[in-house]
Amino acid sequence: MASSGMRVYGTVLSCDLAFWGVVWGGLVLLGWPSGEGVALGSLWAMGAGRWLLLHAVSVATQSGRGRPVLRRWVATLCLLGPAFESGKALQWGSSSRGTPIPDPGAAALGVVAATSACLFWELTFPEAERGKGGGEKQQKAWDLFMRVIRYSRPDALHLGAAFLFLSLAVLGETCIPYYTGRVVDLLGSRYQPSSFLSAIGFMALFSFSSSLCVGLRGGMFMWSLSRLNKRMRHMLFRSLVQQEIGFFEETKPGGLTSRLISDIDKMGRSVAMNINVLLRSTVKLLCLLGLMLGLSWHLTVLACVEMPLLALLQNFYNTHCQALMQQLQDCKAEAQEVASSALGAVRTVRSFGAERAEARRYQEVIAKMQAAQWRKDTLKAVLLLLRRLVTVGVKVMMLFYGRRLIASGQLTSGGLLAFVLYQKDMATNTRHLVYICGDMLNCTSAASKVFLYLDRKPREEGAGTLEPPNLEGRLTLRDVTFSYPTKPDAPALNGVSLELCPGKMTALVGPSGGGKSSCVSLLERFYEPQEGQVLLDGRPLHSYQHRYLHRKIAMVSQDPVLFSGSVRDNIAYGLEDCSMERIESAARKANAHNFICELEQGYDTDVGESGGQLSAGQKQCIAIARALVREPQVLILDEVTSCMDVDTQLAMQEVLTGSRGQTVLVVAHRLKTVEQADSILFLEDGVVVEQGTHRQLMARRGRYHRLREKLFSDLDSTGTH
Ligand SMILES: Nc1ncnc2c1ncn2[C@@H]1O[C@H](COP(=O)(O)OP(=O)(O)OP(=O)(O)O)[C@@H](O)[C@H]1O
Repeated sequence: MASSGMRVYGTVLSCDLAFWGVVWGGLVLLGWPSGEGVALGSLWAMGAGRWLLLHAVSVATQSGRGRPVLRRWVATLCLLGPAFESGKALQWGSSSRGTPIPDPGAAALGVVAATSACLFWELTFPEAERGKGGGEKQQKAWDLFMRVIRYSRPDALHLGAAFLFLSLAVLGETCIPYYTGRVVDLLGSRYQPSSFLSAIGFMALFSFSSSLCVGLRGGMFMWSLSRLNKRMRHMLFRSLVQQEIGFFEETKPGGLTSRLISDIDKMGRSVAMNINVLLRSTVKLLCLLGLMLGLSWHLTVLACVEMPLLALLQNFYNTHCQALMQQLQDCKAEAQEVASSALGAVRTVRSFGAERAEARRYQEVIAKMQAAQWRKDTLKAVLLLLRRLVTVGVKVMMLFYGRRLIASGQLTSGGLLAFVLYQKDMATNTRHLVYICGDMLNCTSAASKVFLYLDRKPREEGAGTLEPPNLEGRLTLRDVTFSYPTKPDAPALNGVSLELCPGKMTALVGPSGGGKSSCVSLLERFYEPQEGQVLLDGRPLHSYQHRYLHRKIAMVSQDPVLFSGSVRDNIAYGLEDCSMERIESAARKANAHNFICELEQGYDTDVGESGGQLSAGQKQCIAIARALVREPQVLILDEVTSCMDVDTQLAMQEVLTGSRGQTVLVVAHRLKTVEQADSILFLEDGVVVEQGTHRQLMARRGRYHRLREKLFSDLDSTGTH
């Protein structure tokens, strides 16, 4: 691979040699006087011809990844000479003998200079780590950066104002060193009050106005940033809640909240900062460069040496820092996950006496985080040290040379002071510019995660549009085979068929892990089956409109989740314009009205985080009221009677038997609840093994009978009923 690359470069150089051979041979044949030059235009024409030739050779001989590098090298090789001669002519004027045609020594020097320049460029700004797809990485980083900028479009006005203030601030700041230099010169010469006062006055004026503009610029950027963050959070949250349930099983909640909070913050902050710095530094650098060239071009060239050296250092740092930043971010998300899961389930932690184990787990994660932080800090310290060495070295050289310029009368001491101040500013701004190239990559690691979720399309089919005014409520599972996304090879249901009829109560029973909750999840359309169909009134469940479907099918789970807010809000959850009468009526049916009225603020009482201020039974009653307020056609109750008192169970009787024409499905572990069911299905290992009424199943003396016998003998032995 390397040798073929060398061969290509060798071929191009041979062609170049041949080109020069023809040129020099031609000159000799023409009898061109030695030392006689040509017009600058002719030199450029010769360079262009040479470029065309070598470019054609390079295209013919090189393909694949190395090609862009070769092209850059060829272009530099051919155009460096004419560019150099043009610069020289600009500085000193053209000589009467024209521009010299390169002799073999100058041509060889050109090759060395072009190769060194290209090497420097490729090492400093590598088409990064091509082998590892680094070029793509940088392109991706740039695309992500631009995408964040596109999201800032609604803030164009604020950003425009920020840019205006930024430019004014930069202009003001740039003028200050000039007047400082003038003041020094005036102090060193005969005192001229008017000139001195005007210089001081301008200095003060520029200082004041630039400070004002800096403040306004910062304010505008921060305002745009907070608006961007708000928009992004909203978009991301909307995208997250639309994902399929399987996504939440595969992705840890800690990671998701970290994306929502810290990654968006980080992304927005660094992009806003980067734009701010990018614009400020670019505008300032241009102004500074102009002023510095005006003071002394020799010193400007010397000052410019610092730039590529700093770029080289920063590039080295960026390459290594990016991986460390990624590690650090992952560690932070992990620490957040560990902390939130332990603190969120503190009762479980306490009841198992697992405080120490949790503390140890957290300590391990933060130790990992600390190690990553340490590595990053060390790298940064080395960078700072090297950067300081370069800066000081360049400054010392500049002062030496400046002294010579003052001695020869080409510069005043005030001019040198102004120059040094400008140079300091230029170094700072260059550093900022180089720094943001790296920071852009860092910020994009946060942005890429945010966009990953923002762009994610739910894997399951979107909802349909069906909204029939009259729904019978007949639910059917037909030959359904289903496995969870996290366990694709272990089917939870295997060829299950069942039918839930309107006005009837159906019960699902069976041992733990039999597949009862999986059936419920499919009926709620949390998942799609891999095989078979789930039908509502004979039509696939996914063809119904999403909100319609969940108004018609309501579920109360074994461990219902309430949201912090009032009782009223919890009952009317997800419904718009739900009247108080409907809420109260649902609460009465669920036997919740009485205890709600006894709460301090009745229906306006805050239930606390996750309903923590209510008992398990009260939570369940509110959850039932939440289901009933929708007047659903299908009601799914997952072991809801487990925490209910006798009164509530009696109040629920009418609902449970489906006497209002509703389709009722009860998932039961306590078999007592299901005795009055019209149909009982016994599920074991994802298969329906028995089906019938309580009497039929008892008479069959099969699995249902055995489970019931076992349950009652267990209850007898523990003395509970
Ligand atoms: N979210 C999930 N991800 C992966 N596998 C799951 C998930 N939920 C359940 N399972 C697996 O699917 C199978 C059926 O579980 P399911 O929860 O449907 O049983 P169940 O009859 O409702 O049990 P229980 O009476 O204990 O609630 C089990 O093997 C279980 O381990």
